[in-house]
Amino acid sequence: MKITQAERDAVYKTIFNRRDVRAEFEATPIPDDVLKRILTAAHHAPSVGFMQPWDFVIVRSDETKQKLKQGFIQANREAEALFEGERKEQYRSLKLEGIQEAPIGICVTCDRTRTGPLVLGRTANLDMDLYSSVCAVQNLWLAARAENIGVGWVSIIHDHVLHQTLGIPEHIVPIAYLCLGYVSHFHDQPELEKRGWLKRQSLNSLIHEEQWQDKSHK
Ligand SMILES: Cc1cc2c(cc1C)N(C[C@H](O)[C@H](O)[C@H](O)COP(=O)(O)O)c1[nH]c(=O)[nH]c(=O)c1N2
Repeated sequence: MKITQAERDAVYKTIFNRRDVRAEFEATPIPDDVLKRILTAAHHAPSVGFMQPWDFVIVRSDETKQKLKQGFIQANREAEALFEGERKEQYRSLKLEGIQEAPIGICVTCDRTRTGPLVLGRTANLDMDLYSSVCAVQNLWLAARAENIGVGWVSIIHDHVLHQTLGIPEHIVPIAYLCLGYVSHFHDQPELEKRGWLKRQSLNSLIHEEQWQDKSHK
């Protein structure tokens, strides 16, 4: 099966127009069939030894979202304390989640025991299962964008809050808490770039031919 030019263009368009969404969520519900397509895309991510270590915990209730928001507030206070001076002020001005505004939250997890202790491809590096669940997150993020649905990853929250609030068993690792919803608009560049937090690095500064070269990353 060959990908046509128009299909290729659509893939790149989706990649370059995907954004992390925090403030632009609308209340419009996500239809079940759309959510199913997005989750199916996540479930078709690559995984080490075809382990498929992910689960998807869907959050819809205000009550659960409120508990998670409290977890964010706590972790965000801790984060804020780590920055100083102007950087602290800048950090405080950023909106870094849309937990309550987004109609749906999804916690993507990793079951490190899913197919037993011996997994093809995971023998030299045990973390490959975690990376596999991250691949599912990226598939989900891009599929959502193709459905014109925004996704925001909220990592400013402790794992124990996700475990407790969502009843996630102890041996399962929360990988990502994602907020999903239709949006008023997508930003044309990362908000952290727009707001002067950091710039996109030049691609050339990240490419090393044959051997690692010392390049300055600012
Ligand atoms: C693992 C991980 C964790 C987080 C993020 C991303 C990833 C990959 N990002 C989003 C991040 O800030 C964003 O992707 C970059 O700023 C680039 O912007 P775009 O995603 O291109 O809009 C993110 N954003 C935010 O507002 N709060 C958060 O807690 C997090 N956490």
